[in-house]
Amino acid sequence: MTDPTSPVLRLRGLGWTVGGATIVEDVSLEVAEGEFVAFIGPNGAGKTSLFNLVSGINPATAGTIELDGADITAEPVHARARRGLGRTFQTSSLWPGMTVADHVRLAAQATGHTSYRIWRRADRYARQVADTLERTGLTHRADTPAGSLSHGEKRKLELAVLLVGEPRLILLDEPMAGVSAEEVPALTELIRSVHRDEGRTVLMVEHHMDVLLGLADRLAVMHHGTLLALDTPAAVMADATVQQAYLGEAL
Ligand SMILES: Nc1ncnc2c1ncn2[C@@H]1O[C@H](COP(=O)(O)OP(=O)(O)OP(=O)(O)O)[C@@H](O)[C@H]1O
Repeated sequence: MTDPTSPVLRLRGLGWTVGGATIVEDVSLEVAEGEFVAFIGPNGAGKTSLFNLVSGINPATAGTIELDGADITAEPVHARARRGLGRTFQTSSLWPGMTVADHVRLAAQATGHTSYRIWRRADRYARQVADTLERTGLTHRADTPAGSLSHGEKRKLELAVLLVGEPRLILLDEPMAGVSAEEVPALTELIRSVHRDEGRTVLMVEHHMDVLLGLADRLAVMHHGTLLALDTPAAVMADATVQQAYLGEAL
C-alpha cells in the first residue's frame, strides 16, 4: 500500500560514486503530485546522472528513492516503469525504419495487460495508438518511418511512446536538444499540456531558460553533483549563490 499523503517522489541523501569520483552527492528533495520541476546547471553538473539514478539506469551508491511512498532504491528500471515512472533520453531512442504508428503500437503492447483476449487487445491498441498520435500532433505522420521525421517530430514521437503507457511521473532529459527554433514552441506546448491538462508530474532537464520559465513550478539547480537550490523560478534567479555558481556562464 502506498501512502496517499506522501509526495510522488522523495529523494533522501541520494548519491552516486563511480570509479572513485562522486558524480551525485547528497541530493534530497520532494516532488508533489502534479508538480513540474526543471533541473538546470552547468554542463557536467550531474543532472543526467541524477535522472539515471531515479529511473534505475544506474544504482544509487548512497541514499534512498521513494515513489508514492514506496522505497524503489533497489528496483530495476522495468519495475519502476511498471509503477508509472517514464523517462526520455538526451539522444534519440527510435528505430529509423519503423513507422510512427508502429513505435506507439509496440509501446502500447509492451505496457498492456497480457490477460486480455487477442481481439480485445488489438481493438484497444488501435484506439490507444490513434489517441496518442492525436494528442502528440502526429496523426498525419502515422505511416512515416521515424528516420524521416524532423528533430521536433522525433521528440514528439519519443513523448508519444512514453505517454501511451500513461506514466504518472515523467523524466524528460533535454527534450529540446537538436530541435530547430521553429519547432520549439509546439514541443513546449505539448509538454505544457502533458503537465497542465493531463496533470502529470514532470521533471525536466533543459538548458533553454525561456522554455523553462514558462513551464516550471520550481527550478532545481545542480552544481558539482549537489543540489544548490530548489525554489520558484523567481527566487532561484534572484539567489546570490546560484548567480555565483554561474559566474561567467549563461543561465
Ligand atoms: N559512467 C560514468 N563514469 C564516470 N563518470 C561519469 C559517468 N557518467 C557521467 N560521468 C561524469 O559525471 C559528470 C556529470 O555528468 P552528467 O551527464 O550527469 O552531467 P549533466 O549535468 O547532465 O551535463 P550536461 O548538461 O552536459 O548533459 C560528468 O563529469 C561526467 O563525465
